[in-house]
Amino acid sequence: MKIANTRSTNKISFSKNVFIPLTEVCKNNCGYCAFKKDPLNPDTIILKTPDEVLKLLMEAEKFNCKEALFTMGEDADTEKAVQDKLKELGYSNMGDYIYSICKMTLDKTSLLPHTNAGNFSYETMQKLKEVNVSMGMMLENVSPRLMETIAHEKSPGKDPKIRLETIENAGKLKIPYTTGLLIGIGETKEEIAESLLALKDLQDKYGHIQEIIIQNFTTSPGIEMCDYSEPSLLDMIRTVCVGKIIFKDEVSIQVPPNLNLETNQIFLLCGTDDWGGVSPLTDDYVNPTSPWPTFNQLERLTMDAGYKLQERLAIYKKYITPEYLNDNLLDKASNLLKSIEK
Ligand SMILES: O=c1nc2n(C[C@H](O)[C@H](O)[C@H](O)CO)c3cc(O)ccc3cc-2c(=O)[nH]1
Ligand SMILES: C[C@H]1O[C@@H](n2cnc3c(N)ncnc32)[C@H](O)[C@@H]1O
Ligand code: MET
Ligand code: SF4
Repeated sequence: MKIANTRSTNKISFSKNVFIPLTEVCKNNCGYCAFKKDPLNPDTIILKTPDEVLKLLMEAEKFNCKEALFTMGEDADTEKAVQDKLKELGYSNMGDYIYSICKMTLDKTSLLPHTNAGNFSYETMQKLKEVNVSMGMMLENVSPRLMETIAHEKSPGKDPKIRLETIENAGKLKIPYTTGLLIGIGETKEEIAESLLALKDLQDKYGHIQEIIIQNFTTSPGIEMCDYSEPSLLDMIRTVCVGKIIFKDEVSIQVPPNLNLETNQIFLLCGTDDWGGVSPLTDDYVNPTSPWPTFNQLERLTMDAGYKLQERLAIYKKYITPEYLNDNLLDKASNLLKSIEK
């Protein structure tokens, strides 16, 4: 079922978040990734403990953050180092661990969890829905061709068939969902258009997609694709414009402000209406060479483009309903919403 748009067009939203990488271990190995680390390296985060997470959450509350963003490698429990640490903490798999961390977040803080950890089974997502106001995963691109290229040849979890199934399952489960495209990983213009249309099909069927991120590949030293060029500004503008034409005002279009520090205002003029999660205390660990603008900078550049900055939650207002949330999440999200609408 579709939900009527209630967004005011002169507002550009953002979410104050804290970025918590629960594990840096991942079963995939994407050519562009700077996040995934070697489980045998002693500096790698194998698993953040509940105490470590709680400490970060408490600090985030002091900064007035409303979203706890749990981002991590996919199916990290396929690695022995993670299995051992899970066992030590009394868990048998990542799904159960993420559940208990999100539950702790809800029980002990005012922050709302959003988990972005790649594919999950239907059953695991059903469980995680109880403790997440929204979830997300980038589709990246629907092209199966990329599975044979440096971007995805070592990443079975980036198979577009599997990603589309995960996003579809989130629709069946009524989980407000964040997804998007990764631009500049070897795809063609046609494949970008096909990817947007595939998301449009899912949105028409389930109506659960709250935002689509158009994210540009950013390079950093040490990644496998370090000497591949980043997409051009025109590639990004074209994608945002086509996305806006396809989704109109029904789904927000987000371009992260830190990945285009010099040019991000252009995207507002092309139809983006959201900056995504911005953190006053943690880095964007996925794009480590791209520091966040401050809230003052964000407000200034939004106003300069003729728009007004508006804080939002990890769940968009139109999904804060009993159809999408259980009583506990509904209660927490509604109360937090009042605090930013005042
Ligand atoms: O800081 C980041 N936040 C990322 N986020 C979080 C996002 O910025 C916001 O937290 C969401 O918009 C909350 O609604 C993602 C969330 C998803 O569900 C899927 C992909 C991303 C990608 C990033 C990212 O690269 N960096
Ligand atoms: C969190 C999301 O960030 C994207 N991602 C991973 N690596 C990069 C990079 N170098 N540049 C931009 N986006 C990236 C992936 O699509 C992931 O799902
Ligand atoms: C750290 S990348 C974001 C989560 C997941 N590993 C994915 O690529 O979808
Ligand atoms: S982008 Fe995500 S799935 Fe790919 S290697 Fe990095 S952490 Fe793993």
